[in-house]
Amino acid sequence: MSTVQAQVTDARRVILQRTRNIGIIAHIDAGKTTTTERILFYTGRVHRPGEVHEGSATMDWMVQERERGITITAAATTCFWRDHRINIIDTPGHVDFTVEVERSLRVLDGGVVVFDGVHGVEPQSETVWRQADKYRVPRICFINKLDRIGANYERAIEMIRERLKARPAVIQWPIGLESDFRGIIDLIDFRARLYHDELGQNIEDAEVPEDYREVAQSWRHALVEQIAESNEELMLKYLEGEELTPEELRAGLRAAAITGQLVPVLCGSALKNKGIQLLLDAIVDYLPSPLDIPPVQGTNPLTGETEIREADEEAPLAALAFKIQADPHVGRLTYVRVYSGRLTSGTYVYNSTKNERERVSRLLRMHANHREEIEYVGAGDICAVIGLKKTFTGDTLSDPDRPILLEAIQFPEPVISVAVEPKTRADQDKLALALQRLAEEDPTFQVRIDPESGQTIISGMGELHLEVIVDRMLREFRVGANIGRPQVAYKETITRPVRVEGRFVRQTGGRGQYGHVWLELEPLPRGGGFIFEDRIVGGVVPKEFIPAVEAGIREAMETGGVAGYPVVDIKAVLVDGSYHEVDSSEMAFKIAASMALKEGVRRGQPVILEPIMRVEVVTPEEFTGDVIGDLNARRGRIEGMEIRAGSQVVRAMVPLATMFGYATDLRSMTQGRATYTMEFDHYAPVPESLAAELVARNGR
Ligand SMILES: Nc1nc2c(ncn2[C@@H]2O[C@H](COP(=O)(O)OP(=O)(O)OP(=O)(O)O)[C@@H](O)[C@H]2O)c(=O)[nH]1
Repeated sequence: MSTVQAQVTDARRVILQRTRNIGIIAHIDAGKTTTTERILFYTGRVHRPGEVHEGSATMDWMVQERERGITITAAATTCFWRDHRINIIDTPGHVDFTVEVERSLRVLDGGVVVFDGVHGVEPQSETVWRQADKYRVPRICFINKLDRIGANYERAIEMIRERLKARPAVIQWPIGLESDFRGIIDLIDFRARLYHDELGQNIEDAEVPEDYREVAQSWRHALVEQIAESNEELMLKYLEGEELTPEELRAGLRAAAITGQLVPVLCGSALKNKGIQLLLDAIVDYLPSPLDIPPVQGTNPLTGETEIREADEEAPLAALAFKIQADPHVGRLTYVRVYSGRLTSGTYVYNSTKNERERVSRLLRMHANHREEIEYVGAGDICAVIGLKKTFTGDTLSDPDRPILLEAIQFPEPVISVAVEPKTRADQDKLALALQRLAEEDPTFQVRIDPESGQTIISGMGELHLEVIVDRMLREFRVGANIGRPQVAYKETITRPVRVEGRFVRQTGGRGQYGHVWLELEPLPRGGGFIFEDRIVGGVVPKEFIPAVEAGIREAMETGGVAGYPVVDIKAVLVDGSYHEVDSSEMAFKIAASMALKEGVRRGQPVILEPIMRVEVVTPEEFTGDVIGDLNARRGRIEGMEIRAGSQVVRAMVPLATMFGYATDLRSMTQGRATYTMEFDHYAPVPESLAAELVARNGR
């Protein structure tokens, strides 16, 4: 390598080392939007921080988000701090949108988890924490809202330890709390940041105040010990009684945070502009760069072999599309994370998931309030692409000459649906287009036409999810439509193995139809989906008809159950059959397979499955009896109870079917003093009486 080349390579490595792809993850209302706003403000990209309650927050650009004051869509924004480029991927806090969180986590290198300093670790914080564990995302914790009445930093730290089973490394200590919250002690440098006014404008870097020395010393001591324990070299030095320098402590903590051994904990008040600059420092100091995470893996679609791609611009392109957004100005934006190589505007790339060539027309880097057109985006970076037509969330883009397929993003099945009826003929066409667009943006949202009623049915992850979709349909696409009542997305499955025959034979004068199969159906565990296996020997069903057999089964599964619900969690094995030299066709085999599937479901002791939700109610103690009685009446199973911050917490598993309108009922039952959260947990068989009712209503 020539010296110049070596210098270029070094320069690229430095750029990568100075890149952070992070997400700000939080429970709803913990202050994620406010924190993001302040970060954009202090990194100089926005001139006045938007206030969430005023409805002007820069990230929350969608109308509904402004009205509801919650963040729904993830958008990637770039800002700069201490010569580092920080790409922030906004993630939503409401569980109905967990998939947004999941897909963001997939492309992030690190996360800032924001907690409400009054409530500490809330149930949904646990959910996102578990998701982040799944993708091994290194994290730092920001305990926000220390200015609020009831804020308790120590309790929040304890909850991180106990509920999240993490090892918090406390690197800051607050000076004062609630309305007296006036400073933050940096335990590593042992310096204090004092805020001399309510809104954190007048900042002083000072010695740790006298009356805080003792408590800060003891927390610092614990921190130094934790860091030393995580690193052999530092441990030796520490045991020999030597002082560890702040630089050594930061480097040690960085290494431990990146492996997930320790989780740095910080504090502040985003609303009052306290702790934001220190949070930015911590993002740079403790969250990984693209070079600190393992290189991405994928399969070569031509050979099926596993390949590894380093975060290197010289390597062949490998990128993952993680978000589609319809943009009013430029049309369709596809957000991508580039893992290796370069994505260059005006070139063609290969979508290895769809086996299609696509043209990259333009590339945009999104800032909070402007967009910058760029020539190319390199390994380790994130940007928005204009021009991709066939690329959807989860698709891999790669070099046409060196294709690779990255692991796809997995999406949960929707649990709730509503019927949508267009008001006029003209609305009918607009509806189809609107739903198609919306489904392209959101893979957890599904659209289907009920074959019996001809109605358009849309399904999603929860009532709020569907409400937002319907709202966008009416507003953005101006579709006039009547919306039905939300319905539970029931499913069906079999409970015992069966062997079934499907024959489709027609003789009508000229060329007839002949398809004949024997299938063995087996139940799979919950969430097992569908597996098809071809065990034909001796060509009794010719190879060319086998895809038609699988297609016939899949099609029949969509509505093939005894009560007309989709069939899930089965394995279908094609074991035998026969064909006719002249009359056999794909169509005939498809029909035969579909008949066999339907018959098999009837004979396989079918059950109807319903979504069961994990519910957590937080109520003043005096209403505990009523809340529990009511959950029991909803066929709920109480899983546990505890006292948290003076309130009774009731945890239960409850069928979604009985939870419609729960918000209103809970409010009237507890004079509006209880709150609840609900998320999908699993599918389970419905009681027999309900099954009979559903079959009577829909059975065919
Ligand atoms: N007192 C106080 N209130 C805060 C602080 N940070 C945020 N808030 C308020 O808490 C509420 C929720 O803040 P958001 O920033 O919208 O929270 P979020 O986590 O983004 O919520 P979603 O977007 O709904 O997921 C708003 O009314 C904020 O003004 C803080 O540090 N102190």
